[in-house]
Amino acid sequence: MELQLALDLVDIPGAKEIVNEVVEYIDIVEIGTPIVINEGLRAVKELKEAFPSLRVLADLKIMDAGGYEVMKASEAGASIITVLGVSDDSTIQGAVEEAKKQKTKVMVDMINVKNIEERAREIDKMGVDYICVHSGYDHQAAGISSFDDLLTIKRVVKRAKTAIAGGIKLSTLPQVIAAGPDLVIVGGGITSQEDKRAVASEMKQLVSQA
Ligand SMILES: O=C([C@H](O)CO)[C@H](O)[C@H](O)COP(=O)(O)O
Repeated sequence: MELQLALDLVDIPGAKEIVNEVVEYIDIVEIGTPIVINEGLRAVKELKEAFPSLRVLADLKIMDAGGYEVMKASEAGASIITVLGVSDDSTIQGAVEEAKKQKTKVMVDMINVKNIEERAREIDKMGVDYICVHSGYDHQAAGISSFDDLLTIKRVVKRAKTAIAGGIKLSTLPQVIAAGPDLVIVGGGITSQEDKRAVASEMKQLVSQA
């Protein structure tokens, strides 16, 4: 099981500062959608240059033009790029084809997918690398968690790796780990803590034991 740090509400210097604190405890650093909106793919490029040993995930949440957008993010240095599960099949297939050419990976974010079980089965057959259940900020504000969705995809996904994101904290991590995802994605659970290094270290220890 691996740990991904999601960076959302910072600029490029702020992102580098946080990664510096926790670099030895994370496997993947995510350049979150808000950073891409504010800073563009330059953020992916700069973080990859600053931390070459880390894989960088570009959280583009692609909804159209999957091939083109995966190409641009891959050229910027991303190892993994997100595409939305609610997109048309052709968008996901285009993303997968291009990622194969670029030797990068596609993560499908299942945020707002209503028929998780059926859609996860379909997407799994498209050859994506990760399927991620996700309770986004707006769902978190409404008290919605994606834990039940994780149990669903663990049951039906046969090929892709499984991931979970959205509001995971040190206190909720053991329950998440028990469900056995391949990747746990944590943003505020690390970035909003005073001692980020200590929390990331504890999280990495828990995730590595699983
Ligand atoms: O993808 C995310 C969200 O949609 C904002 O872009 C976050 O990176 C993801 O939810 C993880 O962050 P936390 O919920 O703070 O753990």
